[in-house]
Amino acid sequence: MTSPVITVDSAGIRFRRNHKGRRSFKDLFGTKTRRSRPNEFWALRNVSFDVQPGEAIGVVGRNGQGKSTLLKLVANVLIADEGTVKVHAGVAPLIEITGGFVDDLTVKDNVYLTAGLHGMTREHVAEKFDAIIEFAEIEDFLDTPYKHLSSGMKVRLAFSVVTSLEEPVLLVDEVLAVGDKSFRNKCYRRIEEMLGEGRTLFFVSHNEGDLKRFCSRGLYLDKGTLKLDAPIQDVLDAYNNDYPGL
Ligand SMILES: Nc1ncnc2c1ncn2[C@@H]1O[C@H](COP(=O)(O)OP(=O)(O)OP(=O)(O)O)[C@@H](O)[C@H]1O
Repeated sequence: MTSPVITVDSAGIRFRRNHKGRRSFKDLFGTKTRRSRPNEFWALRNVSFDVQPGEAIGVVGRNGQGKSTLLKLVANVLIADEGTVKVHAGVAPLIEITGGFVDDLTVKDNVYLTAGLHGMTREHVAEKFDAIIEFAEIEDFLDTPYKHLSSGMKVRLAFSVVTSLEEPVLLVDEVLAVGDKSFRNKCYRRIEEMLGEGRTLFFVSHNEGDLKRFCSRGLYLDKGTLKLDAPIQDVLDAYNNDYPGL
């Protein structure tokens, strides 16, 4: 067996429910164990799993159960408060679509910026640039500030850029729900190509068909815990059994 590309060990992360909630002096100066934490809750806790290179993993669960939070831990956008998340390869994250791009920069500058942040040289981006824009079908908007794109165009651009990064791990959070049908089909084909190249996929979706199409393994998150780590069909059966009609 090869060594895992991702190792998550007893990971936990907590958030504050209410940003306005104030901490008392006792909260601020008490010892770590005594300190009370008003409004805090564990969005994920005691989550452990390994991922082998080339696995395609579907993350399943109701709204607000920690799916996006898990992807953000893998993307290193969030840091675990407890336990460890080790990722031994570069990650191309397609999460929080509108968050990754800079509103006031043009489409062209955003492509260079995002690809550059993932280690691509200007020459390399220049080589791929036309293909990125063509896939996104936004040839007429190269000099348009990102903020003036329609929401569908933003998703097309993000999908095209992120899937052009040469990172071994791809994280896809829900985005395919937004695109129109013909674009979705293009995205499906590209994801299949990437899986064919041996990349590792983390895929959050509420669409059973999409999950079964791409993923062999599922992680079922419920109330911030990993309720089941099993073949995707078993995970979907357990989820449907717990929440029939969802
Ligand atoms: N930055 C944050 N600050 C405070 N709470 C947060 C933050 N990010 C997420 N949460 C909370 O953590 C919990 C898990 O959220 P998360 O986005 O991971 O859920 P999800 O399973 O992806 O849901 P959905 O299916 O609706 O996308 C929710 O209660 C959410 O409100």
